[in-house]
Amino acid sequence: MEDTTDQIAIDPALDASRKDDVVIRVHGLVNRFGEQVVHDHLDLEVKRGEIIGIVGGSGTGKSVLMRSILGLRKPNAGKIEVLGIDALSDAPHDRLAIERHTGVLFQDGALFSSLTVGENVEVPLKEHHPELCEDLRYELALLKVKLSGLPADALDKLPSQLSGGMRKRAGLARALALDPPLLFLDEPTAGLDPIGAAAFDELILTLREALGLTVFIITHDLDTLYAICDRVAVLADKKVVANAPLAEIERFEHPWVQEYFHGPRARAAQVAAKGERRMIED
Ligand SMILES: Nc1ncnc2c1ncn2[C@@H]1O[C@H](COP(=O)(O)OP(=O)(O)OP(=O)(O)O)[C@@H](O)[C@H]1O
Repeated sequence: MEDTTDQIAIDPALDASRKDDVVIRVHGLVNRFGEQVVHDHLDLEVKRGEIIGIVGGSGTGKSVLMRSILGLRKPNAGKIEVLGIDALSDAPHDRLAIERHTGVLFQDGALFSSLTVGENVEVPLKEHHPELCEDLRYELALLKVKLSGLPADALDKLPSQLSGGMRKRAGLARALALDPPLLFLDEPTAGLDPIGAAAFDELILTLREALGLTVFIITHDLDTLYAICDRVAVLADKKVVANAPLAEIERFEHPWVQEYFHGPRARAAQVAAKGERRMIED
């Protein structure tokens, strides 16, 4: 394979010091499965450094949108740019650049069950940085495991020996293996107890601050939306019908939005978020 390291390093679109620019741009996206139209000319922009929550009813196409952005599914029409790179390009240089600059935590963690946590984290390092010696790879895996809030001894455990919350953190460690500026999380708090979910949310906030990440997070978890998302994009009617901070989304006149953001669970999440803000201000 051609060596593309230099080309990637000098690409100005990947310069993390550029603030406030658009790092994901989706325009006119169409996704169809047979007769079923999932996205019909959907548009979405995500800005550098923000945590954007993607919400919508079941089957509205949140995961298909994420897979399209990552180049894992070829849409029927539309344009997608990730860090200025054409995400739909088949050119090896573009595919490699997107893989190197995006970390993904899939809903089920998607860890290799026969590999230890450390070996799982080393998989992308081996693939993208074969020049690294074994010791350095091990040290990097240990660093990512600790960064994800796992104890060092988790490194040598198999996924089956971890709790659900720890497996999520192990998946996160692997997603962070290549120091990607963009992190994609599909339902990261699903299946976690409320304390574990809140701790995971806190970790994402800390990592965003520490690493300057942009985070694209698909979630049904209202607590997560209120606790960490700067902006929320609502998928409905095959499009992004709203993309704004939560305070604006709550006022948006759409039946699904009204039901979702004004039900009893939303009120509880709002109260909890306000309580936390008050504690921080005091
Ligand atoms: N490979 C596929 N083949 C056929 N249909 C698919 C495929 N992938 C997704 N779909 C359909 O596309 C629609 C959107 O799926 P998607 O998984 O993106 O929804 P979602 O919004 O993430 O849902 P949920 O919140 O339930 O996870 C669904 O109706 C699903 O059945």
